[in-house]
Amino acid sequence: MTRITSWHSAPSKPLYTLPAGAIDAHCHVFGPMADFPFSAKAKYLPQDAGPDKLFALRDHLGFARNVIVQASCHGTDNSATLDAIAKANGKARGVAVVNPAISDADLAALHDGGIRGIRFNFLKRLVDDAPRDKFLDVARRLPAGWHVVIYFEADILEELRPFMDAIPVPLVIDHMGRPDVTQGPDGADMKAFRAFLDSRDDIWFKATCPDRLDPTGDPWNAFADAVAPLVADYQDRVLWGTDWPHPNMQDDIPDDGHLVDMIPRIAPTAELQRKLLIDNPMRLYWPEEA
Ligand SMILES: O=C(O)/C=C(\CC(=O)C(=O)O)C(=O)O
Repeated sequence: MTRITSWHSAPSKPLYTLPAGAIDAHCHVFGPMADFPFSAKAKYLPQDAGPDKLFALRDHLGFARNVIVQASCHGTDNSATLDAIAKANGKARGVAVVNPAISDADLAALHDGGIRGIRFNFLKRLVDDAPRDKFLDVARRLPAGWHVVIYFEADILEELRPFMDAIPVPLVIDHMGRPDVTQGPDGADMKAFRAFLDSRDDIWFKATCPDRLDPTGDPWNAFADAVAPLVADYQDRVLWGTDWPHPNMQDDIPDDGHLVDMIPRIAPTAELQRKLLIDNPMRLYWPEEA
């Protein structure tokens, strides 16, 4: 496999100024490979995008903290994510991917390393299998205060409902479950996602990834139109993140400055921006400070 560079080499400065304390609540690190080899099962092989690069981007864009989500290319070895969290001086926390048979002691060690949730990935192009029964077992014995992040595509939302309904901790849905944003704010995918959100008040979501979800391209007008009403209606359980280093993106790599400029389009008031960027992620990831 050829190693790919999936991120912009010189992202612009956003026009929008982030509020002090803003959190990039969905980003990743890759390697560096010499220290943290990629999984033998990885479906893509990225160039190194380690903590130095992540923190440089954080500062360039104006974020204060990161939530680092274990990417599929590192499998269930969370060392690279933990290393980045350790190097962030308290300014990062993370979401791990675990072997469901993980011991309670190892879960506690992940907690000590700054992990506050685990991620279940249902994208067939990224993982070979996603055993729901085993996922449920581990979801039932997470450390106190943790949540489950789930990544799926809109066409399997209904099929996943019994599984997700049985998870006894808060759920955080990556990229809103990948709706077709060109259907608009009242399209079938958004309606189904809203019905799911309405089924429980502890389902959160990330209003992320215009670059993945909007085929109309930068400035991603379809995304802005479809997502702004969702953010307004569920403003206490929505998160935002860059998705840097944009795993797997090879064409149309997004400019991270432009991604930040999406924020005031989906969260037009200072109050909404504070919830999206500070209050909500603080409640999930730094509850002791929130
Ligand atoms: O980074 C994301 O959120 C989305 C990804 C990558 C991913 O999830 C992973 O590698 O684990 C994708 O759609 O390829």
